Amino acid sequence: MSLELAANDGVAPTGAGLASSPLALRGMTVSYGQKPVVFSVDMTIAEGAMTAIIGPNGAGKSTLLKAALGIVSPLAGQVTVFGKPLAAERHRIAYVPQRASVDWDFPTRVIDVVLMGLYRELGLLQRIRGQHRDKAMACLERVGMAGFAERQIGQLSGGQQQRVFLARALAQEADLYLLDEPFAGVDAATEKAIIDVLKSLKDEGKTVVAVHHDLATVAEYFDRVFLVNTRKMAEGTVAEAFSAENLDRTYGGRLATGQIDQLDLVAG
Ligand SMILES: Nc1ncnc2c1ncn2[C@@H]1O[C@H](COP(=O)(O)OP(=O)(O)OP(=O)(O)O)[C@@H](O)[C@H]1O
Repeated sequence: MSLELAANDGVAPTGAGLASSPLALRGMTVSYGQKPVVFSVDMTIAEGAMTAIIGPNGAGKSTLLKAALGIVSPLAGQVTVFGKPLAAERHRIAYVPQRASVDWDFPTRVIDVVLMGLYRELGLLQRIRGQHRDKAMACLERVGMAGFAERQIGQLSGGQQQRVFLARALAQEADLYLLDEPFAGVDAATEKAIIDVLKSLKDEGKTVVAVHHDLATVAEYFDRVFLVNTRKMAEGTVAEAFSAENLDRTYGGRLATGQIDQLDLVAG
């Protein structure tokens, strides 16, 4: 694979469904060293749906999201967002990173983290006004964290931090929400709070994509799945693609038969 291949050269791919897709990847290949961790992946996210990205540890799920956001440069491949090059539509995407990847010792208050989501509205050097604080507070309210606005972010529990990051994403008023393991390490109440917010975003016509590990909740939470293990393994509605056969291929037979039997599989 040539390193000289264009990263995201801004050329919009053509083809059915791409023009309207909130996020389309074509031929995405990413490598941190010699070996690609994501290889020639095509992905077409359906608008207004909730999609789970599923695959084993190290399958390249986080890397796919980072490539979609331009955080990592691919060796090859194109990203289009609502049918346009990423750079033109990046502002329509909100991203909630994996909790483990954030430096929580950074001295900042919860309200300030949420205000960061308003950076476009605020622009450079503009003063934060009452209306901005009200908006940030409304987002904290929506995730049940309004009472923590003045706390230092580092003093919150993992689940509370996750909610604050979701509030920051809400403040962006994006059209496409990309979340990297939003339920990792959170308790049942926080998981319910987060899924309720994500479902309300979907009800507003927004598109949600989340890296998700708990196979037992896929059918309950999501409309569509994207199965990946370096390469794309399957993509489609839960009814079409969340099958025992596809899971077996994606996890390389590492899921026990008993585990698969317990899943709410609709296909396969
Ligand atoms: N910054 C980096 N530098 C070098 N290698 C990396 C880097 N980030 C990820 N990798 C490697 O790339 C591969 C894919 O990582 P990635 O985080 O995308 O996987 P994942 O599917 O999200 O995994 P998990 O489910 O464990 O979070 C892994 O082998 C990982 O070790």
